[in-house]
Amino acid sequence: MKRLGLRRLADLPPRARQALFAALLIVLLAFPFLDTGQANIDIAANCCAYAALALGLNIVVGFTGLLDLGYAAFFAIGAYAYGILNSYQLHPPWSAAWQQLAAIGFVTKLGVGAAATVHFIVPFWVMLPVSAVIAAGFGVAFGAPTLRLKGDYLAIVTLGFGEIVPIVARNWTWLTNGAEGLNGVGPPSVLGHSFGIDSTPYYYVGLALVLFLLFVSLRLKPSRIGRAWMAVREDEIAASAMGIHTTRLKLLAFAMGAGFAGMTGTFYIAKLQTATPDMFDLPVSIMVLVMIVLGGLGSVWGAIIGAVLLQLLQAWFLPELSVVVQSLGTALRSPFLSNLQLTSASELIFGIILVTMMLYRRDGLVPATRNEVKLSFAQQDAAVSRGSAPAVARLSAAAAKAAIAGPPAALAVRDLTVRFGGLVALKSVSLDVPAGGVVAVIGPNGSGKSTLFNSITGLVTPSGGSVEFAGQELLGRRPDQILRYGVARTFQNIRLFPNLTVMENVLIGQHSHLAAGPASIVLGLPHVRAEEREAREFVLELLGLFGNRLIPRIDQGVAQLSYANRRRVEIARALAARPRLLMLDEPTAGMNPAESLELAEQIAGFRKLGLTVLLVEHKLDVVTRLADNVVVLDYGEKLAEGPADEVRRNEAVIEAYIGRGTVHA
Ligand SMILES: Nc1ncnc2c1ncn2[C@@H]1O[C@H](COP(=O)(O)OP(=O)(O)OP(=O)(O)O)[C@@H](O)[C@H]1O
Repeated sequence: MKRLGLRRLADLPPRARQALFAALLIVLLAFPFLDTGQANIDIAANCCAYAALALGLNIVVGFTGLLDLGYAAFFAIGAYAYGILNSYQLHPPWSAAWQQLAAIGFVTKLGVGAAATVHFIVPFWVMLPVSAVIAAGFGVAFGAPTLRLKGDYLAIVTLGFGEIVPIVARNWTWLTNGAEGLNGVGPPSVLGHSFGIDSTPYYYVGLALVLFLLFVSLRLKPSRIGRAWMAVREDEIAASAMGIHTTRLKLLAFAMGAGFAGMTGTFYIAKLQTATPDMFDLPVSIMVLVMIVLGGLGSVWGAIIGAVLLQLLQAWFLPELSVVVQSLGTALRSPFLSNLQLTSASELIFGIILVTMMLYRRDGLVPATRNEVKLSFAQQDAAVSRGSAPAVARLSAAAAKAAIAGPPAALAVRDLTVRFGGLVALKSVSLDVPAGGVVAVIGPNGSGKSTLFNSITGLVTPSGGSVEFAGQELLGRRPDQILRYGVARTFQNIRLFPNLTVMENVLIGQHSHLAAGPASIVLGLPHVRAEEREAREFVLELLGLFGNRLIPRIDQGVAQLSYANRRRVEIARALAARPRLLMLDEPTAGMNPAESLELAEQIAGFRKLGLTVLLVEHKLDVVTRLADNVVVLDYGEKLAEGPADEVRRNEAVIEAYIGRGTVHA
């Protein structure tokens, strides 16, 4: 395969991609008729099962960045849910109470008289969605207390869960028949025709399952929910500051991933007609993880390709290769080679694949993130232009509407105190930002400016004081709630979502204004499409505020932008939340004097939008140009307050700056 071959496939124009997909589908549908034998059809059905599992894990690990090492536990839950409810495992005594379930074909009566027992035969087609719901329920129950953990800690807890479920299955013999496994799991049937042990119908069910899960993944990925998942993966703090309820979104991802695995478990067990605990041990979780790493974390097509390749490797290539190596060993009279079973070394081979991918192709075979968009010479050389009327119109209309609807967008900070252990970062700081006003906070490094911002936006919990905005107390609220009250911010160190494009970053700013839920997104309801279209139009308008600086780069990953452009994107992302109070933490840091002036002009323009602005800024010329009032912090205390010119001449301020800090005048 050429290095970028699969990548190019993903970049084909939509019509060509559709044609290719249709051709592939025809080949897949015709596959059982190619007469390759039952064994190969069975391998193809297993490829479908693993592709379905990989699609589910891709939502959890690839989209949302939650390292789940126990994914097979949900596969097991779905499998046993069907296995127990469609086998001879449970056989309670028959009574009249079972009559109703018998009438709808969920149970039958075995035996007669007092010895009669219940035989569960809940149909496969009923259990497919039910298993998804059961596994998703376990996902939520397990995720709710644990998803507060991050990275390695979450990996360890999920690893534990993945170990516990097969152990429970092994020891709860009454329910699962332990290590011997469930017996007589019923095959699915259609119109009275049982699938029996013929691989072909299972292959078609597996293919339909993959197509369904593929459809769900492809619908969700570019939606409000998919973007929110990716925002959580990229930077959880920035995601919550942009209005995303991170715990809820993580739980949704976990539940959805678990649901995919639950459905697949039911399919897999119906095909095998038995379930033993060792089918769900740790190596299965690791194998599915390797599949999505191989395909490309976060890449929907990558998950399928990775799953198919690894499954083919394990079920077809390694056994074939073992035969070749063994006959070579016999010819060479090498006992080692003639007894070599490469299939038993599959975990070693997975490890080698993982290491190789990390060394040479970290993004996987089908990378999820986009390549750098090449700008034309004309675009690169274009003179800088400014301004955009539509965004101004839309933002000012939003601000005017909010102003009529509620109390004025004034911020009142009172006696705010923040302690980090023994260090008092803010000491009883009070300040006011009147509605529609611009107030700047200045002060030497370490004086508490960012801590003030973090306290107002819910990222730091103060030990005392109050922060009231538009009549609402903000202290004690989560960052996403504070954004919904109309407070959006940027960060001193720029917290964009680095692997997402300019468009995606700014769209995430609109998260709280979009309403689409997972079901309506998957169904592609008209209001969801209209909302998405409008959101994209608004992004274009917002980027227009910065003239032609960002518009040509709209599909570029933000990591590839210049520092100044990244700052602009972050401001556009904050504006996308249609805030009433905009908080800018050193917006011109890293910009040259001309760029700083350009941005200062643009921020001054935000006043016309009816926005209240609170900014931290080191450059005093920018502060003088913008701020009505300046608050000076030093060692966490308010040192001075007043108009910029007055503050500039204040002895104590000069002492604080010249004595220890830096002034870029
Ligand atoms: N999470 C934290 N844990 C412990 N100490 C902290 C934390 N965040 C900030 N501090 C300390 O609080 C003080 C104020 O820091 P802060 O970042 O608010 O200052 P600043 O005025 O924004 O400075 P700079 O301009 O350098 O960003 C500093 O002494 C800093 O080391």
